[in-house]
Amino acid sequence: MSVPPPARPASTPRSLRERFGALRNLRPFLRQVWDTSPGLTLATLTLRLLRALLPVLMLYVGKLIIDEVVLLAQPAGTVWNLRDAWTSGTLDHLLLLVGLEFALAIVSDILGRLVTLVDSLLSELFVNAASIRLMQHAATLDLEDFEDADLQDRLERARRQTMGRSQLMSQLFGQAQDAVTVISFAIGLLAYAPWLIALLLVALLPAFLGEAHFNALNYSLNYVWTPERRELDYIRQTGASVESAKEVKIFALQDFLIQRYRELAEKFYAANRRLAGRRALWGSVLASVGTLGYYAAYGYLAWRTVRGDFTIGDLTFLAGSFRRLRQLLESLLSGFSQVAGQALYLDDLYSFFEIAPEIATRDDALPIPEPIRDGFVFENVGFRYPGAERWAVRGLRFHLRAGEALALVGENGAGKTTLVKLLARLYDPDEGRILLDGRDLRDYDLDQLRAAVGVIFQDFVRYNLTAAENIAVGRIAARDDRAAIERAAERSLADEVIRRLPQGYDQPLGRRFRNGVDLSGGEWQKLAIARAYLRDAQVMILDEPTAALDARSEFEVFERFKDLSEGKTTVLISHRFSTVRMADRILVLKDGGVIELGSHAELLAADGLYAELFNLQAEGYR
Ligand SMILES: Nc1ncnc2c1ncn2[C@@H]1O[C@H](COP(=O)(O)OP(=O)(O)OP(=O)(O)O)[C@@H](O)[C@H]1O
Repeated sequence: MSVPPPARPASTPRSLRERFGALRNLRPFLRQVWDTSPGLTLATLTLRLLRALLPVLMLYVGKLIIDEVVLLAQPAGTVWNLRDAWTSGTLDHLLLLVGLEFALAIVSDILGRLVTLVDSLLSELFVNAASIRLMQHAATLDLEDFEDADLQDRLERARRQTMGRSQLMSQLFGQAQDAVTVISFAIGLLAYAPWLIALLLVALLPAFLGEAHFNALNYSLNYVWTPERRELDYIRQTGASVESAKEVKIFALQDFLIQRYRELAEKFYAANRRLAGRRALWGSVLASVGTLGYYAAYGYLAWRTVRGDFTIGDLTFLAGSFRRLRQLLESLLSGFSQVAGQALYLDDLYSFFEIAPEIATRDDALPIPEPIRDGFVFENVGFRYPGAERWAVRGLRFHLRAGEALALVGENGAGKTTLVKLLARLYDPDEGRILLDGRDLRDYDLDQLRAAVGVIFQDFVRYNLTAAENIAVGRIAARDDRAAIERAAERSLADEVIRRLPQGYDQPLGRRFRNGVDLSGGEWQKLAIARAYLRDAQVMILDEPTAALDARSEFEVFERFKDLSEGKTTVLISHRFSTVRMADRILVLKDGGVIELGSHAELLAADGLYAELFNLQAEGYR
């Protein structure tokens, strides 16, 4: 596993430079948006560019209207009637200007709606594409990565990012649009009174810095609290899901869960509230600096107009421009610091994508031999789970012969499942190596290896899919091959379970969705075992997926399994010795090491741990 270190220890505040450094993430982000749909991206940018130029035009036409009205306004006492004014053509110019303003207003509205439409389409596509990329990348990661708490936090943040970042897209485009509008207003102001712009910047800078600061604090808070937020989600899920409802009721856990939720949530809320309060306070102080700037400018403009330097139209245009510029700059600056804040979150997404799996296929990988001739040889294999002090297995040496049925026996925690995971390369050994037909397992193509080694785990997944699909997951390419699925079901005794369901093979299973039917533990297991038959791999491994079967079923299932997988290499894990004794050889594990290996008769004769455990169980049945 190679998880890049988190950008920094979570609790230290970020420097301004670092905050803006996160803006580098915008490039890959914009590229991702562009790749989602070049057409829609271009469309929204063009529409926004057009719309950006309208405000200054409208304000300028407004100024012309006022100047025209002032010009036309009669001295008090002379009354015009409309018809005369109309027919004489005096109002023509005014009408033209009002008509123009009206047209601009309509166009602006239409453009605004089009932008919203295009943005919403683009952002939906973006979220879809980002989610798919997330799933694709997650699928390449090592199992070890998933068990790492730091990575789980990062994955959680990345998952949130894919949903939240579509707003960032609209915001960035909105920023670009506002920037164009600002430039157009600034050109207008520059022509009349360049010093106004300088005043504007001085008034706005403090507000901007304040915004940037609080955004970074907000991010730090969210970052530091990721583990707690994950716990909150977990408690909420446990407290309100079908999977746990039964136990929550029986053990009356609701008060415990609610209390735990409340404590955590309140701490998070308090921290958030403090920050939001400070932000609101400083925000209003700094914003009044901006307002002060505006009124200073307004007073000065009014005075210049009284003095005759500007017309009334100029005054409205300048004051309007100044006000709009101020609003725009304010939102641009705060938007910019928000973008910088959001770009910090993108760190999580992109650092998640940077995690490279270690278990992967080499460039010069070998194809898996077909058939496997010699089998697997464990050479002094040791493995320790990440972060664990104890070796889960160590010094493993044995030969799993091609074509044999091997049973793994041992007490809880002896290392049986770990051994199977190593065989399927869900983990690589930390010590020693595993050979397949004389070559290191790591030399082979990983996809082919996984295709050749089919494992049904004790904690197999109960998919909320149809019965047929639940079997088809064993070989998903065969999901439309109903005949093969039914054959596999017959072999594992799942067929009779499925036939009793109201919708047979098309019956949705599980309780999560409407129409779902749940099965008993043993019935689920029969379905899971059908996956192994459908997979039809060279090596078939059943890791105790039969624990919930009744004694007769387990006996029958294993007897069939042995017959049907005749000639294949099979590994069985079971705590029932009636099953275990059917295997050709039995491997007894204790504390992560092999202590006995031989046939049932040999091991009984040796009178070791196997004989002891066997007799213990046989005792119980007498
Ligand atoms: N994901 C994991 N992370 C850390 N330690 C683990 C993990 N899985 C198993 N272990 C530890 O590794 C050791 C071997 O576990 P393993 O699951 O291989 O035992 P097992 O023989 O299959 O047990 P059981 O009969 O209970 O299924 C145990 O001490 C267990 O606590």
